[in-house]
Amino acid sequence: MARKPLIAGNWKMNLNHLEAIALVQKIAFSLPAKYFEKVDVTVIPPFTDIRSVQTLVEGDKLLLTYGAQDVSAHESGAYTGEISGSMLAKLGCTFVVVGHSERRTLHGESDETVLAKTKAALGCGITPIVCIGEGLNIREAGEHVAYNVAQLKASLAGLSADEISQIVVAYEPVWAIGTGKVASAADAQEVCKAVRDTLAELASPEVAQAVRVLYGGSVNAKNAGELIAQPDVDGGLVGGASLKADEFATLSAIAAGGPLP
Ligand SMILES: O=C[C@H](O)COP(=O)(O)O
Repeated sequence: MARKPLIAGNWKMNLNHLEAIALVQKIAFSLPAKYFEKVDVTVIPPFTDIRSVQTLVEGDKLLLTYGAQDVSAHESGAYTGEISGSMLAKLGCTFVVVGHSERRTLHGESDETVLAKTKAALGCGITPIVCIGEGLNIREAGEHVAYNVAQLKASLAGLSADEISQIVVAYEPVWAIGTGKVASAADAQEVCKAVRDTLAELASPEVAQAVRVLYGGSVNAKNAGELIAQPDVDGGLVGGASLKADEFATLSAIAAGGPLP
């Protein structure tokens, strides 16, 4: 089954709502409709930008989608500072990132938390982009495949095949995030294939063939082509390069098979 590539721009804690509007306008201007037939493009701004992005996307009927960087595991109530899935759904979010390594590391999120957030997103009709990835010590010990498979299994534990069919997985080796040290295409393919094999085991071969598996970690317009050309790499979760309209549009066009805008 041919999987449509997905390019997701995780802005992290960058850009206020006015800057968000400017960036989305520039990206949309650079990517005419024909590109969206071959690639899904989404931006993942901070929570405070989402309403502005929604107004722009809906008002101008833009073809890109948008999402959030995190979601509460809870539906509502006394959870100061948290944002629920239903709030994000009301804002028209298509995707939500769960289990990003920065949240696992800086906020102590466990696989159980990631699973709960994945369920919360699915319960609100939002596609979770479930992130996994090994640190440098695991990579250097040669244990990266087993580590990622275990993290994926724990983050999806107990989900039905139907639920698994509704997710996106992002493999992001922690040592490649924001460091400029991109994994080689072969490194990305090795783990993304192991992810797909694991999805086949957890759900079914058909589901595994349909789920998109992204690579993230220092993706840019120069390396995106080789990474996405790998049989089990279906796009990218892009950090730094997603803040530059020209570069993000270019790597989206590369994922669409060109021509460059
Ligand atoms: O979510 C995105 C990743 O953490 C990658 O970030 P980066 O492209 O800046 O390395």
